[in-house]
Amino acid sequence: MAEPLLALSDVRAGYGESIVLDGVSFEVPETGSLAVLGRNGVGKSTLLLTIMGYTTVERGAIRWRGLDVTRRAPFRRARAGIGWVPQERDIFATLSVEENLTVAARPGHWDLAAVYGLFPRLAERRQNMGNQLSGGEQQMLTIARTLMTNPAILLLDEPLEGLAPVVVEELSSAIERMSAAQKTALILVEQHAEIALSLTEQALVIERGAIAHRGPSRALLDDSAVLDRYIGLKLAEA
Ligand SMILES: Nc1ncnc2c1ncn2[C@@H]1O[C@H](COP(=O)(O)OP(=O)(O)OP(=O)(O)O)[C@@H](O)[C@H]1O
Repeated sequence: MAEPLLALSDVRAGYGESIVLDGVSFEVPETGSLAVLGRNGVGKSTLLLTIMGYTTVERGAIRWRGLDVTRRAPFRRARAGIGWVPQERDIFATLSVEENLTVAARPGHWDLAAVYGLFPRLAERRQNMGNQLSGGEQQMLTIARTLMTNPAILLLDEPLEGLAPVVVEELSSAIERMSAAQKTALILVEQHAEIALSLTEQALVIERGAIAHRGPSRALLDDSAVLDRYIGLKLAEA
């Protein structure tokens, strides 16, 4: 069987003495997609920080393409192909959109033409400075900039948070088309559970630092009992 792209096994991790995640195991295959759901504060961002190497791992292992990277420095994980988009929209305010995109670019499928294809709005704004963009455009730019590094996996931490519905739709469609290109795997942490499930193949629900539920995203979309119990999401009657 092919080696998974990313594999966590029995990971116990947190911030120094304070343990946040415990017994977390899952795999993401090459070009696979995983939604990570759960209420506020259950450890979703900590999971992404752990994959990047910013937490203390007390037990368990993180493997990247079969290699143990549990103790590897964050910049080396990034260079190996793990692309992380944190919750804060961290763009270069005094560079243009195009300069933001090209400053860290590395060769691969996602070049300027390909990311402008995903985000036509960035193409329209290519000469604008970072600080002239709306919140939604800044979010698009942070994602596009990370894609330009051509990671093998993209970790998105609540990319839809605080955006207007029309922008949520635009960004969701870009994420969907990015996944459909089959070039980049995806871990999507989101409070918008229904959207996250519609954009991914597999899903995990985290509850107090442990995996409470896992399965195909499509099946979870139909499981109103689990969604209500762990996320407090009440589905509209079909
Ligand atoms: N730098 C830190 N040092 C110590 N504890 C932290 C740190 N960052 C987060 N925590 C704690 O870890 C726990 C999980 O937080 P985390 O941000 O991972 O949750 P989350 O599921 O992403 O929540 P949210 O949706 O609110 O972002 C919380 O109890 C939080 O207080």
